[in-house]
Amino acid sequence: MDAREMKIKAAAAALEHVENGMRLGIGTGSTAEEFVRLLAERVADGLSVVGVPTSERTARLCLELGVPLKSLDELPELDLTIDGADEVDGRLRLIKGGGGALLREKIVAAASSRMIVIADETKVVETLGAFKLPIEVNPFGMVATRIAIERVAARLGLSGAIEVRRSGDGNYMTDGGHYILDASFGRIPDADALAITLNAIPGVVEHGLFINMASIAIIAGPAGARTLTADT
Ligand SMILES: O=C(CO)[C@H](O)[C@H](O)COP(=O)(O)O
Repeated sequence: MDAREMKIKAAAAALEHVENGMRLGIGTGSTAEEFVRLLAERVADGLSVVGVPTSERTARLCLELGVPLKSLDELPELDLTIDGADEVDGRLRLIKGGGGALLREKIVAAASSRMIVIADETKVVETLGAFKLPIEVNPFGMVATRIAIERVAARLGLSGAIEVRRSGDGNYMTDGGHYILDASFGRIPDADALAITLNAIPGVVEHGLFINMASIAIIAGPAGARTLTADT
């Protein structure tokens, strides 16, 4: 089974949690896009759902495939969000934001009664941090914000390059008009402490640590899909 087939398997298993009439948060990334494709087929067959997309990219795909959408302001309370992740640990803590949509993803997940993460086996880790942690920052004072992040990270025993994400000739810009700093910490032994600390830095708009947000994770591997629940 190749990587795409695993993503489709996880997406198909998540689709089984979708019921008629649901208000759905719809994630961003290649795995979430497989979910959108399968969801669109069910919508074409008569399933009635309304989606709130977590990015302009997801919104475009949904519109193209005929998945009905509303904004989060029109539908501020959602039944279920289905989204991918860059890393998942045994407590269902996540790193997200590899696709640059972490802020909207977190707002949408927080507005949902449940969040289901869909991923392939390569995303499951003992300790978060091998994937560079995306930190969305306001462009104003970005260098000062980066220095502040380095200082608080050092207090938690974390070091490593913190680089501005680039796109073409310039800095990558999120749908919200912010930049992303990617932090190569390698290992984040205390993700809960880092999450709280980052939130306290002026200039940090949001970070890619999703703590206590996922209800379950559906993880696809060569043998099929399994469901992870938090082990603590
Ligand atoms: O957080 C995300 C986007 O901001 C994605 O969910 C994450 O990057 C996983 O993407 P993919 O399914 O393509 O591996």
